[in-house]
Amino acid sequence: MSDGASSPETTTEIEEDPHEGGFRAHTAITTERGGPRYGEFSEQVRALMDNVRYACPPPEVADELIEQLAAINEKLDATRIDEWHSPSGTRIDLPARGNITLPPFEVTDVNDDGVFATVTFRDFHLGGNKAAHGGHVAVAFDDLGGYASAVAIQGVCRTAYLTVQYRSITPLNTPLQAHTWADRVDGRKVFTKGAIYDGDRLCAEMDALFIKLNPGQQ
Ligand SMILES: CCCCC/C=C\C/C=C\C/C=C\C/C=C\CCCC(=O)SCCNC(=O)CCNC(=O)[C@H](O)C(C)(C)COP(=O)(O)OP(=O)(O)OC[C@H]1O[C@@H](n2cnc3c(N)ncnc32)[C@H](O)[C@@H]1OP(=O)(O)O
Repeated sequence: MSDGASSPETTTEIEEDPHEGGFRAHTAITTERGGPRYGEFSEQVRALMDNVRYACPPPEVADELIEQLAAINEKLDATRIDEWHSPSGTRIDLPARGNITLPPFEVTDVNDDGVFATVTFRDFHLGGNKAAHGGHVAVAFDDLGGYASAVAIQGVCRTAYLTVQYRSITPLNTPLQAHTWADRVDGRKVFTKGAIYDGDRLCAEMDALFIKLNPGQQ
């Protein structure tokens, strides 16, 4: 964990807090943060997550990996900055905006019918027997549903509830078609629906309520 003491050069750089409510910074969206190779960096991290999910290192390999991972973590710790300026989550040129905590998705269209995306659950997202974990499916819906809600109401929303109907197995390592859309808007409330398909096969459906945050609301 970075407490500022170990990396003063990276934490003292940023003095202002651009957060004025909501959970997105009032700073310009830029694809520059993290540099031109941030996408490759994220992909390496995702590959690490996938490999770790299936790894069974023999003790001598574990010894070596622990040392190497400790060195990597020390290096990464020294580069930490605050949430609002981190590239992760704001790199709209990268899968899932460069946020490796989300299943990688690429938004293919945003129009009056909602948000359309291709989402791929990877080895890291394994639930069991080659199927995606239901929680990860909900994560994808939360983000893409939040996106559709934000577009529909032109403001940042938080999830009040989100239910998922798991209709059939959601396969791993398969580009899936996701669609989320605002079904009804009532004041600050956006009743939002979603679906994920593997070709013609319905994998899961979302039924959610997103609420537009008031100015300054956390
Ligand atoms: C700026 C322009 C943007 C334009 C868009 C462009 C691009 C889009 C860009 C970015 C977006 C991209 C992606 C989005 C990314 C991520 C989305 C993830 C979102 C999350 O992952 S976020 C974390 C999980 N989420 C929470 O951590 C919420 C915890 N919670 C609370 O923070 C409060 O609970 C809150 C704020 C939800 C409501 O609180 P509140 O005080 O503001 O409002 P209040 O309670 O008065 O409710 C108002 C009306 O909603 C009804 N209502 C409330 N809750 C209900 C429920 N559960 N069921 C049924 N009805 C409910 C009431 O009954 C009342 O209804 P009525 O008005 O009819 O009486």
